[in-house]
Amino acid sequence: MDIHIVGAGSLGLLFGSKLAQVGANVTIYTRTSSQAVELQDQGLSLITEMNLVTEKTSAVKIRVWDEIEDSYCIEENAWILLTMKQKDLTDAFARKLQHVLGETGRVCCFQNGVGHVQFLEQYLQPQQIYTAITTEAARRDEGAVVRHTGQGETRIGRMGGHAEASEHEIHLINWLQRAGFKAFMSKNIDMDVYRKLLINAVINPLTAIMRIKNGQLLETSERVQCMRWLYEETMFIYRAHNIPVEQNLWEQVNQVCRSTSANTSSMLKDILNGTESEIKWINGSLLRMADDLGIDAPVNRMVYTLVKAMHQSNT
Ligand SMILES: NC(=O)C1=CN([C@@H]2O[C@H](COP(=O)(O)OP(=O)(O)OC[C@H]3O[C@@H](n4cnc5c(N)ncnc54)[C@H](OP(=O)(O)O)[C@@H]3O)[C@@H](O)[C@H]2O)C=CC1
Ligand SMILES: CC(C)(CO)C(=O)C(=O)O
Repeated sequence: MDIHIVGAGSLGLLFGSKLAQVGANVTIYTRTSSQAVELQDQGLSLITEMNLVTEKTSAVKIRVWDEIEDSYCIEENAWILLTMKQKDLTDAFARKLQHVLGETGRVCCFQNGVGHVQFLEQYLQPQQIYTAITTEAARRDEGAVVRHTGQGETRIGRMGGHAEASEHEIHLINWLQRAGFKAFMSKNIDMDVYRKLLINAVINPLTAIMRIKNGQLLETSERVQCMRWLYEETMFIYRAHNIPVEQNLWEQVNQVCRSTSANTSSMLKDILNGTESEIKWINGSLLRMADDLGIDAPVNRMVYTLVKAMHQSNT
């Protein structure tokens, strides 16, 4: 099966490496030609969670996204796994994605936060756009070396659509499972997306502002109080929008802090690296949802503004 991966960062290299190892026909598209050369020369190395095995695959085809010719189109019914960050989903990128996918290609979006699906709908047919919610964790160490830092699960689905899985969807899931991922089609991806959004909206800005690991959020009553304020306000916004979410989400947020206790959240990493964080698509999306209904969201607004202010002092 042909699987194309756009974004040769942490998640893209993890999925690319494991899929290629089990024989999928993988093409990875980099942003820079220097990374493409690195991958071509060295092969792609995966360091497993146990730090034990380093597997190298040269079976992956490497291309530079910006160097793709205008007439290029992927095979019929092939998949693109989109593993870039939301900030890189520009109009120019989406226009190119549209012709690379052709009429029958499908794209599966791995981004945290919300907003990207609505953005891509301006360029693609709704039935071409899938969302993946993954709790796999990866970190790119060098241009050709990726570390699998935590095993999780990957749910895939189309926002607003809960039909029986199609042949092409089953095909993708089978390959992901063969590659060792706990992957399945979600019957309710909307719920998965908003669950993850809530988890990220509580944990990410607070760990970034306080510069602490995820587990340290639970260490003092004041930190838990800040989490609770964000949680309550976000649930209020969800209820106002009739977004169905489970009842025990507070417990789930706490559980994620415990199960990823040693993690530096992606937002804290971005702040420490001086790169743009995903605040705009996490708490920023919640602010847009609140504004749409004229609801006040002072806690989300405060953390959003603080994180934005930290960006500016870093750049
Ligand atoms: N890492 C993880 O464990 C998880 C990540 N996610 C989500 O997945 C998304 C990706 O995360 P992650 O892999 O960590 O991010 P990375 O920054 O590691 O990877 C993103 C990659 O996209 C590349 N890229 C940017 N623009 C383009 C372009 N125009 N064409 C081709 N490639 C491009 C970047 O290239 P360059 O490096 O050259 O800038 C980079 O390699 C994020 O939204 C994140 O929230 C979700 C769950 C877990
Ligand atoms: C779940 C969590 C908070 C794990 O670190 C995450 O998704 C992130 O850091 O972006």
